[in-house]
Amino acid sequence: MTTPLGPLARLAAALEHLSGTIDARALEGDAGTSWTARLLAKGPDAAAAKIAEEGNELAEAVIRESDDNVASEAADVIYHLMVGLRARGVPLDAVAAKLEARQGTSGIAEKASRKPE
Ligand SMILES: N=c1c2ncn([C@@H]3O[C@H](COP(=O)(O)OP(=O)(O)OP(=O)(O)O)[C@@H](O)[C@H]3O)c2ncn1[C@@H]1O[C@H](COP(=O)(O)O)[C@@H](O)[C@H]1O
Repeated sequence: MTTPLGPLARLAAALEHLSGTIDARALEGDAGTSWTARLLAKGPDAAAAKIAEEGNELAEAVIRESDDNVASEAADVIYHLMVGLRARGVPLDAVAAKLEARQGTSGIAEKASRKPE
């Protein structure tokens, strides 16, 4: 009997699948039929505009919309974030490394440790 995946394992599997699809679209996607290929063909600025737009929509949803809309907008942000990283050639490993390096450091302590500019 297989144990059902927990939410994080399910998210990781979905991200793994999405990442593979985005890589495939980057290599041989058709901008006529693929949103990902179309966005990537426009370069990082187009991905950045969508990240900003979807980020605002997520913020609005968090403030005043249903749980289902919050989940939907969060999925839009994650998808466009991953396209943006691909557009810039920043590997997911690099993001994982940032998160790992922050483990155990309070955000408040980190902010207090920053040198004044
Ligand atoms: N997860 C997504 C995903 N999320 C959102 N979108 C698309 O992102 C686009 C922009 O979303 P919006 O809600 O902002 O739509 P809109 O308001 O009409 O956008 P604008 O034209 O105004 O910019 C829409 O076309 C959505 O369908 C996505 N497109 C693709 N994926 C994944 O990528 C895979 C490959 O998709 P294609 O590259 O299109 O084949 C899919 O199978 C999915 O797994």
